[in-house]
Amino acid sequence: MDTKNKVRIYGAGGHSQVIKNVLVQNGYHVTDTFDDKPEGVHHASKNVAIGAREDLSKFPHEGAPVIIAVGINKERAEIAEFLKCSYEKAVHKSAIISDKSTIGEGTVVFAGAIIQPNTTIGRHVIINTGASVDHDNVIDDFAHISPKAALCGHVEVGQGSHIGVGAVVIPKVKIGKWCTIGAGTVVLKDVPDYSTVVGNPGKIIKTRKYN
Ligand SMILES: CC(=O)SCCNC(=O)CCNC(=O)[C@H](O)C(C)(C)COP(=O)(O)OP(=O)(O)OC[C@H]1O[C@@H](n2cnc3c(N)ncnc32)[C@H](O)[C@@H]1OP(=O)(O)O
Repeated sequence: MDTKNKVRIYGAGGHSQVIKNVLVQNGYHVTDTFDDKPEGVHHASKNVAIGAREDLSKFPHEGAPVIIAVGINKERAEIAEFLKCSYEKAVHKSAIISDKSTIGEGTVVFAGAIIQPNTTIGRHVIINTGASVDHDNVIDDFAHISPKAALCGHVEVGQGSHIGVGAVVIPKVKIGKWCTIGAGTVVLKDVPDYSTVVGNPGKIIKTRKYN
């Protein structure tokens, strides 16, 4: 099958609509949309097919590459674990990405985002609208940098961590894996794995573990 400029989307909520918009503007044809709960998805999603969770063997793993369009980091990671597909990236035309930086498969970069040089972005990451990821950052798989968040130079964000809308992370700070940084938080020091941090200056309010 000729899969050139064809892509499939796994997830049919609001986040999926943004990804679809980027893909269509970039000249892709979205051939299929899947969702594990196809009833009650976003009103703009049409002809949504059942995802792979119910019966993995029936899912068409082969074919056009997929983007996992699910905003919850933990769910995106679970889906990537059981799908055996190839993956596409979606980068909005207005995003500015240094040619000295790299972006992993399945990652999406939305309108107005900026990624400066020597930064490594992992797989299935979301760099959301207007996020600013500066030089020498390392953003691990399944992370989400929310709209207007600003990561200064040499920041590290661990696997599955969510940086909330408008959060600020000062230079050289390391945020562990599966952390949540609240909206508008100012992170001044390293954050241990599984922490939730809020406020200015950012303080840990809870620690949780995903199993
Ligand atoms: C396109 C898009 O939509 S992308 C989506 C981007 N989404 C976001 O950025 C959402 C970010 N989420 C938040 O900021 C949330 O408030 C969270 C995740 C931090 C809430 O975490 P929870 O563990 O549920 O905390 P909870 O709501 O119980 O609040 C605990 C305390 O922290 C405070 N708090 C919660 N969030 C914040 C915040 N962002 N800044 C300051 N304080 C906060 C609460 O007021 C509460 O204080 P209290 O104990 O004095 O009453």
